[in-house]
Amino acid sequence: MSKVRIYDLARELGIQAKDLYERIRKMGYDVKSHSSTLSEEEAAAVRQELAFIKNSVKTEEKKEAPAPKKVVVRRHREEPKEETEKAEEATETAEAQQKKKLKIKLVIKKPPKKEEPEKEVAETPKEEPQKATPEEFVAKETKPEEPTEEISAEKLPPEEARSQEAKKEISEERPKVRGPKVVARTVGVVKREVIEPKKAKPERPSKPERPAKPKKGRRVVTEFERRPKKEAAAPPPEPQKEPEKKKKKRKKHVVELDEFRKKAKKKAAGARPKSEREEILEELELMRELEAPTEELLAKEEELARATEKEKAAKKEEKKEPERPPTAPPKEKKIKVYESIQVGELAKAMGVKASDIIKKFMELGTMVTINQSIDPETAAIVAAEFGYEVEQAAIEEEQLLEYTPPSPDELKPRPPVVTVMGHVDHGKTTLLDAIRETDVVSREAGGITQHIGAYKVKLKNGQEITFIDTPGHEAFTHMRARGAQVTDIVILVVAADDGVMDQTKEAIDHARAAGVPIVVAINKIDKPEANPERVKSELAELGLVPEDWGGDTLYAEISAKKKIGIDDLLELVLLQAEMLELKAAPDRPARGRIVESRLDKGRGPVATVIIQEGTLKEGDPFVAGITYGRVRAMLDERGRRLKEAGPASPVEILGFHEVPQAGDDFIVMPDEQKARKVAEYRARKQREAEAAKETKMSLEKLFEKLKEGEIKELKVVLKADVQGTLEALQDSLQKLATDEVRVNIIRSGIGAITESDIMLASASDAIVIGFNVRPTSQAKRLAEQEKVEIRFYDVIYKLIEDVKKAMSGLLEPEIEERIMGVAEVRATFKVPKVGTVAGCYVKEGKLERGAKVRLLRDNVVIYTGKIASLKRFKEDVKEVVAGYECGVGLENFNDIKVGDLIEAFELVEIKREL
Ligand SMILES: Nc1nc2c(ncn2[C@@H]2O[C@H](COP(=O)(O)OP(=O)(O)OP(=O)(O)O)[C@@H](O)[C@H]2O)c(=O)[nH]1
Repeated sequence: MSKVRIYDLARELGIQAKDLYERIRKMGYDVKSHSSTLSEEEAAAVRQELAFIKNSVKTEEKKEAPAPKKVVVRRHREEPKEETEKAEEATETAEAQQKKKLKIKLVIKKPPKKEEPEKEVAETPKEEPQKATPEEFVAKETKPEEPTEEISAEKLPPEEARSQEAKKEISEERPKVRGPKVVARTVGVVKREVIEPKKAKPERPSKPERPAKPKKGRRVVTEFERRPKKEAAAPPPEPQKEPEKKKKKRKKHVVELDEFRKKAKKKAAGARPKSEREEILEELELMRELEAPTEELLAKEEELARATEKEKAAKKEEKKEPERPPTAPPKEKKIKVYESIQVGELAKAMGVKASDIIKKFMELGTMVTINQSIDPETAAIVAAEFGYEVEQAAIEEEQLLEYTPPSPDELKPRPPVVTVMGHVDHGKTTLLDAIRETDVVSREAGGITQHIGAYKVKLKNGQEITFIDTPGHEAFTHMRARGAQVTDIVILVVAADDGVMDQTKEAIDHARAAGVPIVVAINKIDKPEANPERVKSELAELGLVPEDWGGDTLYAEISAKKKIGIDDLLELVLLQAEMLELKAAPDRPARGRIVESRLDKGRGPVATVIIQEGTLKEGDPFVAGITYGRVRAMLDERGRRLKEAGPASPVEILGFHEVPQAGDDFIVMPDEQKARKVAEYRARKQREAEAAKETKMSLEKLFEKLKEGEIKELKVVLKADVQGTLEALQDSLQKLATDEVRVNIIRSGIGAITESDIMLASASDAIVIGFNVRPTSQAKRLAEQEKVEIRFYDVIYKLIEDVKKAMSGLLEPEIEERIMGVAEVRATFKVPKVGTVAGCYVKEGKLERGAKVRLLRDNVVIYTGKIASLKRFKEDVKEVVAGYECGVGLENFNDIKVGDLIEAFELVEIKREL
């Protein structure tokens, strides 16, 4: 016969070997230590004993609760119902506590919560009597195949349950049949139930004690019910077979239950909370140990399988959590990209090698360099490969530029910036040369050595003037077309021997459109045929009245060639500048304008900048139009390297990424990266604007455009074939002027529409009107490029009409109210969820669904709103005309009364005639 070691058995039974050893020793077996062995038979007995103890523990635990015992007793004594119920509650609480503490489940089926006296006898699971200890069990039926129907244990009569004899029977039965103990108990219960009066309220069933459920249960119960009490109480034969020695041992062991319970509690307290699966598994193991019926074992196994699946699914879900990143990556895995990002920067942002990114690009079929800028969309694709998300950040140019105008304290006087303009060959270049020669610095330092588009001269009195040394019109108009305004003063050169010519007039137009004061230089006075007075009178006709004639235009008579009157001219310029009170803040980051630019073969993009504010220093990062850079080198007109340059200084700058355009702004930025962002932002905006292909101005959009700016002026460049027509047109257009809007003919002339006309129109947001004239091919191209509208006419009436219409658009439209129809309310109905509906008769005009209405009561307006619903014979209709009845619902208004008038009206915009 094989032997079983105690510690092996302890492991099998899930208890401490030491405890088991103690228990076995107390059972009377001759064991020395926990490594002693037992015969199979002895081991089986121990197993049974343990199972019994476990059951007993449960029972003992229940015993701890004071209520159960009393309850059962009282109830069987037919105590008042109220008390019984209270006790039941107490029992339930005690049970719950026990369950929590011990976690030992001795039975499989849970009892129904609600007690049903009749049913319980036959159907409820077996319940151990709340107060009964093993010793108290009463067994009056002994046959193993006898009733084992689950029956409420509470029904066990205490006096019988306490019978020691019954206990012996249970002990004897256990090894032989499935759940003999339960059988015994059940028998007792059944019997008791038969005896007890039916009206006795059954105890709420507590936890079923064990799974045993013999097949014939119900039928047998019935049989038992028929049996007399005496018979049922007869001692079963089998339990009697148990040896007396064993019985004694059991008694003894039951005494040890307290100790066991304490340990069990301790174990349960220290253990982690068991999962549902673990609990079921434990139950199942116990059932196996108790040799529960196969069908119940199978049921439990199924339950276990279900719990296992459930646990698996739950674990899967838990695992899914960290798998979310593809859709919602962690916050730190985001990269902000504004207009674009350089490959190198992207690599840095992701903490990867630039070469890895370049490789990735190659895989995606694109070749890039480390300094290449990529758009946010492309960056997003590549970043995703590295687990990063690109967040496209919108920047506002203003945000990055962060400009605050200087305070008056910061402002200091600055030199004027002057542009020389005039008709061809009237001596502009000669004058500029003459002025240059007046420069005291040049004389000392060897003169201006290079052309940089602008230069600064220092006069004998120490004052300075900056001249823009580029073809006047072009520089001036181009810059103005780009919204730039660098020039403070225009020197208009007019040859004394030639007088006012076309370009003289154009120059005046430009200067005026820009609001720049003009200082007239009557040149070539050295010439014998020079007639300055004639020039003055011609110019006076154009509005440039000399001071000595009572006007406010400063005139200088000079000879650029002979260098006569140059100083006087410059004095006048300074005088004019003084009147303008030109000031700038020198102590802040520089801002300026590009006046000239080119791509130098050896030095790359270079540009001449006129500093308008602040001081520019070498190394400063900057943005200029849609390009940017860092001041690599700064030169003056003499080719000297400068470390810094203040307001009104013209400087040639090296360090642009690309060639900027004349008229572009030049702004020093905190860092080059920000400068790049602004440049890229602007470039995108420019592309968008170009894509939109919107004309700068047109008659059609005049109204909209001017309404926004509240400008009540239509600027026109007017060109005609003959002087007579031109004058007639000028008169007609001028006459269109009203108090609210006027036509401003910024230029009028004879002949073809020229580039200069286009540039002026572009710079001034004007339209060009050609009467019987056409633009030159260059002008046409320029107009397309500059988005300037040119309108052609050959009938004066038509031209006037169109302009009139456009100007009408400039006026605020008048709003007029027109009555659409009137209806009389003849009945009212209250419609659930809709409100009051008026039964109306349309007296005049019509009512339209959605129309604006007024509700009049005795000619007083009660309500103004909208028709919410309009029906005829329950059908929704769009309109109802006079002579018909209809149902009208008003929007958010229900106080409609019979006799009210509903007046529908509409608001109409009336274009005003000039
Ligand atoms: N007698 C005389 N001739 C002058 C004077 N100023 C300029 N000239 C001559 O006039 C001619 C034209 O002079 P520029 O300075 O080239 O005139 P401009 O306005 O610059 O001409 P464009 O560049 O073609 O617009 C030259 O031959 C000059 O020598 C002057 O004060 N007196």
